[in-house]
Amino acid sequence: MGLLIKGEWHDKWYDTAKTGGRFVREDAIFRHKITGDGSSDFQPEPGRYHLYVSYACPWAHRTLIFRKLKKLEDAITISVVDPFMGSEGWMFSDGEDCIPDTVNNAQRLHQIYTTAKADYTGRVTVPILWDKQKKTIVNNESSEIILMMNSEFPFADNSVDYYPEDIREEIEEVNTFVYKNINNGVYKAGFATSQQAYEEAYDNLFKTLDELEERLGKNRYLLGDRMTVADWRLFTTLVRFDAVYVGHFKCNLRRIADYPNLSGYTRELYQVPGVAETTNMTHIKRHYYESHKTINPTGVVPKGPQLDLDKPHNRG
Ligand SMILES: N[C@@H](CCC(=O)N[C@@H](CS)C(=O)NCC(=O)O)C(=O)O
Repeated sequence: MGLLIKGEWHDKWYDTAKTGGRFVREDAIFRHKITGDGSSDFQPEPGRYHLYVSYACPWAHRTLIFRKLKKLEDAITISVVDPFMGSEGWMFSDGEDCIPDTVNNAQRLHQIYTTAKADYTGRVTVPILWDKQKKTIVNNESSEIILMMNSEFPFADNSVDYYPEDIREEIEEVNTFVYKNINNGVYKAGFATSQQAYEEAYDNLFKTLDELEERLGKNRYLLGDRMTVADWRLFTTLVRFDAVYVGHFKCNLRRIADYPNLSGYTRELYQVPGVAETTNMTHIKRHYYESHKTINPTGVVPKGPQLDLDKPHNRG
């Protein structure tokens, strides 16, 4: 794990000393937009774009799900990094279910960042949406990549709109609350290096899960009867929760399995055609338990828990 400083790789763990033991996530810096109406330099063309992902990463997982849901698999190619992130950061390999980089022929993910910007300073994260034509990074912020996939590709399957205009404000309200307390909340608990920072994150996380449990007792999805981006953004954290966050990140007040509505909801989303194929539990478990040596120095990966994501969800 490390970062680039003026294009040079430095092997460094997150610096939480300046922030009272709190993990603070940096903003992504490549924020170009692909637009279907021709208003940007990035046109939606089949075969032009490439996604760099990790199956382990909940943020990258969102983009894999949208690529499936919108039937963009032939139009947007992918590379999948090795689940183990060591001193050189994310790397390409020929390990099980990995897909090497045949677009830039890189060995390390940081090479993609320096190809786009030779003096790049910042973290080297997945997902990355790459433009093969301009040979640069379009965008490395998952929440924006999924919105582009939702609406900017005329040749996608646009039969379902996951970001309907009439409820965008409500969707964004839920997204902000879920991001802060759940998506990023598990990381704030797991990467905290002080008791207080951990407990704050833990309390907010379970308070929010309790609220969502109640909400999902009344509504099928977060925003009512329509499945939206908000559901998919929540799903990628929920599906990792019992296997990783309960143990590795010490989020152990309750498991998702202990919440009847949240667990049925997680199974329903998992069972949407194509989604199970984007969910790779081996990469997920191996990445967290093997890579975060400050949290799990032995690198031993737990065998369990037994998850039954194919069980009927009874959400209808
Ligand atoms: N804001 C980004 C966050 C992406 C992110 O943090 N990805 C993690 C993997 S789960 C990563 O690559 N971390 C490497 C690092 O921080 O060095 C997004 O949502 O796209």
